[in-house]
Amino acid sequence: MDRIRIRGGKPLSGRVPISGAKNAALPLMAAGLLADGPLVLTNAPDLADIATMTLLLRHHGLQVEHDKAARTLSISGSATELEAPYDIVRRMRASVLVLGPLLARHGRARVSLPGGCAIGTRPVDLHIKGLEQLGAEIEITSGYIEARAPGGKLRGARIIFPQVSVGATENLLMAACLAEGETELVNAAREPEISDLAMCLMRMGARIEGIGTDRLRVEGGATLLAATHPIVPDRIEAGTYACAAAITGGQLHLEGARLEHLGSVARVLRDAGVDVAETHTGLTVTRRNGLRGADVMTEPFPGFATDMQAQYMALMTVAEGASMITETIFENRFMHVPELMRMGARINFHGSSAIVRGVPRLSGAPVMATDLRASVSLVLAGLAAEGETIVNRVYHLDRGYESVEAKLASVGAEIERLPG
Ligand SMILES: CC(=O)N[C@H]1[C@@H](OP(=O)(O)OP(=O)(O)OC[C@H]2O[C@@H](n3ccc(=O)[nH]c3=O)[C@H](O)[C@@H]2O)O[C@H](CO)[C@@H](O)[C@@H]1O
Ligand SMILES: C=C(OP(=O)(O)O)C(=O)O
Repeated sequence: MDRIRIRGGKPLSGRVPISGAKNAALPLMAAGLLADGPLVLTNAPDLADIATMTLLLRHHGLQVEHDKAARTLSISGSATELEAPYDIVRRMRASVLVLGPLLARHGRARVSLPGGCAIGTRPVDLHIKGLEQLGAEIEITSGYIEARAPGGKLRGARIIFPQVSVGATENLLMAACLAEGETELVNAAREPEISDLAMCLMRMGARIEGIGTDRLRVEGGATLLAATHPIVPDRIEAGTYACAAAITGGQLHLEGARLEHLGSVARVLRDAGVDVAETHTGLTVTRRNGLRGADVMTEPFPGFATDMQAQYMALMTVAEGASMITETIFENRFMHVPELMRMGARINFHGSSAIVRGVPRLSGAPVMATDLRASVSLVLAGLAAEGETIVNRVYHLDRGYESVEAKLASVGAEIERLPG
């Protein structure tokens, strides 16, 4: 298994191109099931999760071409196989996003339950209840969601989500485009990836109002057609490189990153003493002086993203003073804490809150993590640490960070991949 070796202590400086967002690309690819296409997605990142979604869509009978040099994904054809098997779904939870489109278009779907993962139990009850409100009949048997639309069609409805869910909003939004009549999604997630999906669906011919708000109205029954759509830049990748500039005391220009997509991450970084400036090509992030501890609580967008919590914690390990970090989205998203502590961090945690007391310096160590953002938080810690850090289980990073070691090396990090 590949590992990453870092020799820390070098301030990073230069330009980092921000890739298309994994969490936008995955639902956008699933939207390819709604039309014969082709749906052409530009600014497509080269990531393990994109390869998994490609495999799943091909399994359903679609043609998917990923031109990595041109950074485009072309998706065409109509599903001939309506089952999403456990073998693929277990690799990536976002596979469940094929449920709404398959059911809405073909009147039936059988999708493996995704199960939990390292960060929490992650049920899909909101996806299922929402589809039932659109008229679907759903049973769970042998670990599969068996869904049927009576008469082959879903019917529009008013769905009030009891809790904000990114994935459930996406599944329901896609299904509603082909349902008969009007659907209203109330307390919908407002993440930029949802707006990106809605914009793409509009380009395909869907009628959606309220984009960017927590109330989406969809006039269903449209026939969706071919479209070309650019995938929004990855705000979590941008936030991660912002932390890389900050933790090393350097300056990075994040090409393509957008301030409005960082939500409160930019405000918190400024509170911690980091300059975040918007330019016409992206964001410039600079740390001139010392870092200060600043508290955060994760929340749905535009609040502080849970997908930035581990990276921010790495930053706070070397800030002056203490910071309290509270995770409200996932029940088990502190798996990076013991590994950061092995590098000399001072962290106490109880339940959903961690108190981080900054230390002057971390020290390099062999570490490993069990999920994507925890893994990258260890890379950040390694960039700031004295000596050598080896990050094991690099495959987690490959799920969501395109060419992470090449991008970091190009701005001055001493980092290399050690083939396993
Ligand atoms: C591929 C993708 O875009 N993944 C993102 C997406 O995940 P994902 O779409 O899985 O996250 P959700 O927004 O659905 O989850 C938010 C919370 O709601 C709970 N929940 C969700 C659905 C449901 O049916 N029942 C339920 O209880 C979850 O367990 C979690 O506690 O949003 C998360 C929250 O911003 C991010 O961390 C993930 O990176
Ligand atoms: C948790 C994440 O992804 P997923 O929902 O695909 O597990 C993430 O991107 O940090």
